[in-house]
Amino acid sequence: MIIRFNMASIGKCSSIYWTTSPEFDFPEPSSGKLGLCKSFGFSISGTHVKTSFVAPLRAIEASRTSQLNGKAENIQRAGCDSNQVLPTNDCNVKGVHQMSTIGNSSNIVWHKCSVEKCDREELLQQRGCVIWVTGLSGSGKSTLACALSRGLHARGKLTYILDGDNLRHGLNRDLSFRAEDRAENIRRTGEVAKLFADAGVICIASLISPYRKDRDACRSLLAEGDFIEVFMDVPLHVCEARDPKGLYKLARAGKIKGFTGIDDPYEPPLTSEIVLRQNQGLCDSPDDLADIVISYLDKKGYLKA
Ligand SMILES: Nc1ncnc2c1ncn2[C@@H]1O[C@H](COP(=O)(O)OS(=O)(=O)O)[C@@H](OP(=O)(O)O)[C@H]1O
Ligand SMILES: Nc1ncnc2c1ncn2[C@@H]1O[C@H](COP(=O)(O)OP(=O)(O)O)[C@@H](O)[C@H]1O
Repeated sequence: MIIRFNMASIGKCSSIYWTTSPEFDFPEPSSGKLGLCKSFGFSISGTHVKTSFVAPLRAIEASRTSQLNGKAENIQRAGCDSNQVLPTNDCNVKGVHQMSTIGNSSNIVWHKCSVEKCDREELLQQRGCVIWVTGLSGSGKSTLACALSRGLHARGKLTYILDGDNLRHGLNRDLSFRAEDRAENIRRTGEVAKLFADAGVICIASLISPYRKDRDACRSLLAEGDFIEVFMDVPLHVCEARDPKGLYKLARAGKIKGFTGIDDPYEPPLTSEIVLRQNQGLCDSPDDLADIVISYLDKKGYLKA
C-alpha cells in the first residue's frame, strides 16, 4: 500500500492533504459484468425472439416522487407530476413550465429527461446511494472509503469517493474550518453526493462532518434509505496516537486552532445506520470493516438494480 501525504495550503485552508487510494489491481473485465443491456423477448410470426438493448425505459411510468427529492424545497418540475404520463421523447412538455424561486435563484424551471435514475441503475446493475463516513481526523474514514471502493469495484460496482481533504483542494478551496464554512463544505458535498447517487453511482463521502444538523441536512436531500451514515467510532486518544499527519501534535501545541476533538466540537451520530468501533481495544482491518458495509448494501438491495 502506497500512501503519500503532501501538506498544502489551498485557498483558506492549511494543513490539508490529498488522499491517494492504496494501489490495487483491477480485475479483468468480464463480459456482461455491468449488465449493460436488459434482454427483452418479443415474437415475430409466432417465433419468440430475444434481443438485447438498453431499456428505453420508463418514460411512460413518468417520474417517481422519490427521485424528485421532493424534500429539497418546493420545486415543481415541468411535466413531472408523479401521476402524469409523459410521451417518450418529450423532456420539456410545452406549456407546463413551472417557475420556481430557490434560494437566490428566481424564475428557474426544472428540466426533466426521460432517462432517469432507475434507467442508469438498470445499466449499472446497482442502486445509487450515498455512504456518508463521519468521524474524527485519524479515525480511518479515508482508509475505509478506499477499502470500500476497492471491495465494491472488485464486485463490478461503480463507486466514487468524495474525500473532505481532497475536495478542499478544489471545489471547497475557499472554505476554512470555521463552523459556517464546515457547514457549507458539508452542504456542497451533500449536493454533489446526491448527483452521484442520481447518476446511479455508489458515492462514498468521507468527511469529519462534525455537526449533526449538517449531516442530517444531507440525509434529507436523498430518498429514504439512500443515505447511509457510517460512524467511525474511534476514541480521540486512539486517533491522536495514530496522528499520521502530525496535526494533533500541532493542535496540542496551539499551532492549529479549532482542530476537531481538541478545541472544536465533534457531535457523534445518534442513529447512524452503521457504527464501526474497536473490539476490545483492537480495530478490525479496513477490509473487514469494508465488508460490514458491503454486507449492509447487499442486504438492502443496493448491489443489484
Ligand atoms: N482545524 C481542523 N479540524 C479538522 N481537520 C483539519 C483542520 N485543519 C486541517 N484539517 C485537515 O482537514 C481534513 C478535514 O476536512 P473535512 O472537509 O473532512 O472537515 S469538515 O468536515 O469540514 O469538518 C482533516 O482530514 P482527515 O484527517 O482525513 O479527517 C485534516 O487533515
Ligand atoms: N482499521 C484500521 N486499523 C488500524 N489502523 C487504521 C485503520 N484504518 C485506518 N488506520 C490508520 O489510521 C490512520 C488514519 O487513517 P485515515 O484513513 O487517514 O483517517 P481519516 O481519514 O479519518 O483521517 C492511518 O495511519 C491509517 O493507516
